Amino acid sequence: MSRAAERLKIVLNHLDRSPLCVRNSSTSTQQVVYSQPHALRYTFDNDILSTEQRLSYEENGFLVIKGLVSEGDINRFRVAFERICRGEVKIPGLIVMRDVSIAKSEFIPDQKAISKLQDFQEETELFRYCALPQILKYVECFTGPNIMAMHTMLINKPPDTGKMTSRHPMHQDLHYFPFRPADRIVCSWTAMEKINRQNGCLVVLPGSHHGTLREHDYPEWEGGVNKMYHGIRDYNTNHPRVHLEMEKGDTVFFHPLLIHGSGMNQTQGFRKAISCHYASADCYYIDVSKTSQENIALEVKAIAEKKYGGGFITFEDTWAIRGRLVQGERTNM
Ligand SMILES: CCCC(=O)SCCNC(=O)CCNC(=O)[C@H](O)C(C)(C)COP(=O)(O)OP(=O)(O)OC[C@H]1O[C@@H](n2cnc3c(N)ncnc32)[C@H](O)[C@@H]1OP(=O)(O)O
Ligand SMILES: Nc1ncnc2c1ncn2[C@@H]1O[C@H](COP(=O)(O)OP(=O)(O)OP(=O)(O)O)[C@@H](O)[C@H]1O
Ligand SMILES: O=C(O)CCC(=O)C(=O)O
Ligand SMILES: [Fe+2]
Ligand SMILES: [Mg+2]
Repeated sequence: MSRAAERLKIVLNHLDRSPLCVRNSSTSTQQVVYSQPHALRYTFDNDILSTEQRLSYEENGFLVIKGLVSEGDINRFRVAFERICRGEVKIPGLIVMRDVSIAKSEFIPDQKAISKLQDFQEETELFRYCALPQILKYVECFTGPNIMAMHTMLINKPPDTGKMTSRHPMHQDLHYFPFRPADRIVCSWTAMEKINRQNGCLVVLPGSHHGTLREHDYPEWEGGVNKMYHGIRDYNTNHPRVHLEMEKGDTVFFHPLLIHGSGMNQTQGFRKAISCHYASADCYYIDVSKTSQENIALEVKAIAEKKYGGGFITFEDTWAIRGRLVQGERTNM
């Protein structure tokens, strides 16, 4: 444990961390107010995370929980994915993405042609992932009790074709989100098989969530870059990196300002992970025009207009339509 973490632990042990019970005057029901000692801004104490786990997330911006999702559930997600790849089901709103290196070649209805599913909130079997009780129990530590599933993905990182397009550039997920506060947003990302450096594991810069949202744009990669895969133009390449090697079912929770990416898939297999970005339903939308997020907002809007037509869809709308309540009350989002 680092010096800073040791200091935080001492502070924490001197604070009263028991949940406060207060009377809500308008409804006269009892509400648990999650105690959040001043020293800890990223997590709530609801008796799920150990002190070490809380301090680790506060310090590093991510937390890996081993074996969180069962083999049985992952196999079911895989079956649902394969049905979609074979074109057997049509799911409203689902985006089926192909790797840029094969985007212009003939379509074969097979998982080999698909690099990612996005927005599976209407696919019952895959969306079960977002509501798994053991996932939500951890998510609540970061978002609080009212939880929205905002963004869903199943990433099927293909074997690299030699153009290095299977890489995901280093980025902060908050770049894509027009809602705040950042600390009440978290990603859960579950390995659907053994994921290591060979097949392109996640790479994170621990502690980078303490920084601010950086400017993102397409990296200047010779072999091309996938649509919307923006990267931070000049992140500090001397910052320590951690390669997150994970087993099937292991899950990482990470902060939306954590700088992360993933490497090339140097194997012949399709590296699979399923993920969901959650936000507190108490979050609020912000106007990203004239901010560093304007470039991605314009791209998303252009795709939405091509898909649905008209000029009436705002960046905020594209999120409000996709968001689903998975716990508590839909208070604001
Ligand atoms: C925390 C959040 C982090 C992130 O979300 S990071 C990544 C975000 N990614 C996304 O949001 C996925 C975006 N992808 C999409 O919307 C669609 O897959 C995309 C790119 C519009 C393609 O839509 P389709 O319906 O498949 O249309 P299509 O096959 O007719 O292609 C239309 C034009 O797009 C091109 N395209 C397809 N896949 C691509 C790719 N991977 N990279 C770059 N360009 C790609 C395709 O060549 C075609 O171009 P053109 O119009 O013929 O010049
Ligand atoms: N030339 C580059 N410019 C910008 N980002 C890069 C570059 N090369 C790799 N990255 C990014 O760094 C992250 C890690 O990639 P990669 O796994 O190749 O790293 P690595 O440290 O070289 O690991 P390995 O040695 O296992 O290949 C990914 O997000 C990747 O997109
Ligand atoms: O699974 C991966 O390679 C990382 C994907 C990712 O970070 C993202 O889509 O935001
Ligand atoms: Fe990401
Ligand atoms: Mg490398």
